[in-house]
Amino acid sequence: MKPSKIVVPTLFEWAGGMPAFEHLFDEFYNKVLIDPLLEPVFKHMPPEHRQHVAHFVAEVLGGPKLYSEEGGSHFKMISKHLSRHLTQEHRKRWMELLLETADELTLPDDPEFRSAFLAYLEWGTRIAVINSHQDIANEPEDIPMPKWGWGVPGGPYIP
Ligand code: HEM
Repeated sequence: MKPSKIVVPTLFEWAGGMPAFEHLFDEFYNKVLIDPLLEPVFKHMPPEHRQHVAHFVAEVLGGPKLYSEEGGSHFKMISKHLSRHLTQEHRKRWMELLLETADELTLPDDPEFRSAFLAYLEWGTRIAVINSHQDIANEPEDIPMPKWGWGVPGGPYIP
């Protein structure tokens, strides 16, 4: 008998594809705009911000390259955070609200998915805070988009 070939889904696929990411960031920014700590940081964001961030994160997690094709890049994302003087308090609230939203929308909650998702968010938010205390980006303009995978667990939890 031939061994069956196991195809490991991307984090993007396992999360539920683009509708899951667009819904997640839509609900998340609704919370952000009524949060006393984060509202002042985001009150001037354009209406398309939430979709751009959804497409960015989806692309990093193995989804289609929508953010790049829409004219974005990792360098442009970095540039958006420059000189914003974000604090760890901002970052922690951002994380708290995003993870709370992920639970409410029932994103997969298997340990494998959540550990990989959390690892990327920790990395991304800490980089956002570091960049926000600089006035000029240190990275080259052609820095590639990050690509996040499952890490040590290697794939989703399959009972
Ligand atoms: C994984 C973490 C993060 C990712 C992937 C991310 C991604 C992005 C992207 C793609 C943009 C540009 C959106 C556009 O082109 O319209 C952006 C802008 C921005 N981000 Fe982040 N971000 C992260 C973390 C944070 C955190 C922790 C904060 C603050 C608590 C923050 C504050 C902002 C602000 C203030 C803008 C500009 C909004 C505006 O245009 O008014 N970001 N972010």
